Amino acid sequence: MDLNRFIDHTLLSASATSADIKKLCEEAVTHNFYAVCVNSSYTETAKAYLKGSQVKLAATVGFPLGAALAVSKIEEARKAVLEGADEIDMVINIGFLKDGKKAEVEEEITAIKNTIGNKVLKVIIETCYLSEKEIRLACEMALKAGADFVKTSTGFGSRGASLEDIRIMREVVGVRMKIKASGGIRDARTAMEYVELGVDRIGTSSGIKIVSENPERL
Ligand SMILES: O=C[C@H](O)COP(=O)(O)O
Repeated sequence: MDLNRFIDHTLLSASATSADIKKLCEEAVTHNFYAVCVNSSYTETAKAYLKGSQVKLAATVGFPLGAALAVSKIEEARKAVLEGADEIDMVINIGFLKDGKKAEVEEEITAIKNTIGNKVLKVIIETCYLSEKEIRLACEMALKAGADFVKTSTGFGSRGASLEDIRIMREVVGVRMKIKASGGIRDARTAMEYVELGVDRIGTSSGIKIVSENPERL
């Protein structure tokens, strides 16, 4: 199993520099990762470093809290696509979801999807803060809004993805939407468990470690 093609090679830390982004992109090209995932302010920088490669570029929106104004998130997504993002990883407004403001949450996802046109939209629901019922609801909303992926976590919450999250999410979306597992996936064995469970993408800042581990030891 070629795990590299499942991996969004991710660097979202607040202190990441242009040099760190350059290194991330070079690693992604070397290991033929599916994509790199960066904060939106680095879209243009990463695009330049990925020039001529097959590696896709994912930019985050409303990251990591999801609590910014919808207009800010929409504009952030618009600008990221303009600067070359192939994919947008947006965080939903988690508080609004918990408040039962379903229309607001769904309208925001829909507006971002409409703004980015044919680019891929991943909706981060931050499962660590949600009950099972809320996970189901968030998946239904992402589905209804026409998103391409539902994604577990930012990697900045109280925990990352769990296998149980994926089971619940798959039960709701079936084959109608893809699933990205992210946050806390740090070794090849764990990555493989997610792939075997049917996730379509893995977001991780441990991509190099994952692909470097000897598969025979798995
Ligand atoms: O979206 C991906 C996550 O931010 C990566 O989280 P991680 O640093 O725990 O691998």
